[in-house]
Amino acid sequence: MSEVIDGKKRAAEVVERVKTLTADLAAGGGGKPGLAVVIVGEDPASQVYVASKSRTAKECGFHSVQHTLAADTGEADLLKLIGELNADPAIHGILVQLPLPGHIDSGKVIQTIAPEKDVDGFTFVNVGKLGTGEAETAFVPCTPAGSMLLIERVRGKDLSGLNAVVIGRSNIVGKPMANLLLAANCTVTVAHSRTRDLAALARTADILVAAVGRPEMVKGDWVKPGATVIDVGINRIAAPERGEGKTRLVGDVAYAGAAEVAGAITPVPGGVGPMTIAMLMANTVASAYLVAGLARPEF
Ligand SMILES: Nc1nc2c(c(=O)[nH]1)N[C@@H](CN(C=O)c1ccc(C(=O)N[C@@H](CCC(=O)O)C(=O)O)cc1)CN2
Repeated sequence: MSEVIDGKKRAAEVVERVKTLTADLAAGGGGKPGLAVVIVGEDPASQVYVASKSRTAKECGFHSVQHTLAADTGEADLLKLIGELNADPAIHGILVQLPLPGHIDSGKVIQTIAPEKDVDGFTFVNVGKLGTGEAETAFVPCTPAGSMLLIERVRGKDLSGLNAVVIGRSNIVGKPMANLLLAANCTVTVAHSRTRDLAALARTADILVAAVGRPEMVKGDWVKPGATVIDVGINRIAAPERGEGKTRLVGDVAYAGAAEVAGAITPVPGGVGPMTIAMLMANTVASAYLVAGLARPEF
């Protein structure tokens, strides 16, 4: 049986460090890190994530502001709000929860965020820094950054000689994940829906990252014995065994079968998910340190 990588525990460690860094900053006269979280509409999952982000920010001692906008908010109003947050010196991080309603151009909204406040790491400046090997000075997207901390716990910081396969090529997870693994000296392959014989490719991976959004797609016999498996998927599926109308969360990996073969594996829930929120706090406190002219803290 494989090691279960406890994302909840690692996330709690990150949050504890953020609390200490926040207290140290205030004690040195640097004020409070400020995080603005913006949500448009009433997507139930987004509401849960945003509430958790705002609550964790308060627990960390941040100046935490939430803007909850109606689903029919116009793009121009959202852009105006972002402009105001960009100009507000009390705000060090701006997060616009995705997905946005269909009538709003998400790309335009994200690119309006000032790169030095882009704690989601989605602006061209931060994407470009990561892609050109400048991850040290970039804000790195929270889910891949958190996944790397989990991989480090199992494999260390230097992944030289290891093959990594990332299944999924999204801008939020797949591509930044591939860049981070490359920066850690892995040999990286990015697979996607058009990849041929995905199972055979996955079996070459010492580090297998599944970020494809398809429930339990990665089977146990896709996993190389001893591999580190990082499951980024969060899929809610019907669970009639729990009663009528009940659901449960599963990842992109068929956990039971994969856990028999892997060396280490993240569960869903309790793996990568909690790291996403913890790394948002880490990026925000880092932003406040940089504004205060201090060295960027490490995690
Ligand atoms: N602007 C952004 N939008 C979105 C991001 C993001 O990083 N930035 N990521 C996702 C959603 N997300 C955070 O926003 C997120 C997803 C999942 C979790 C989490 O802790 N999941 C738990 C299970 C939660 C449950 O019971 O439903 C787990 O995996 O253990 C946190 C944050 C899309 N949007």
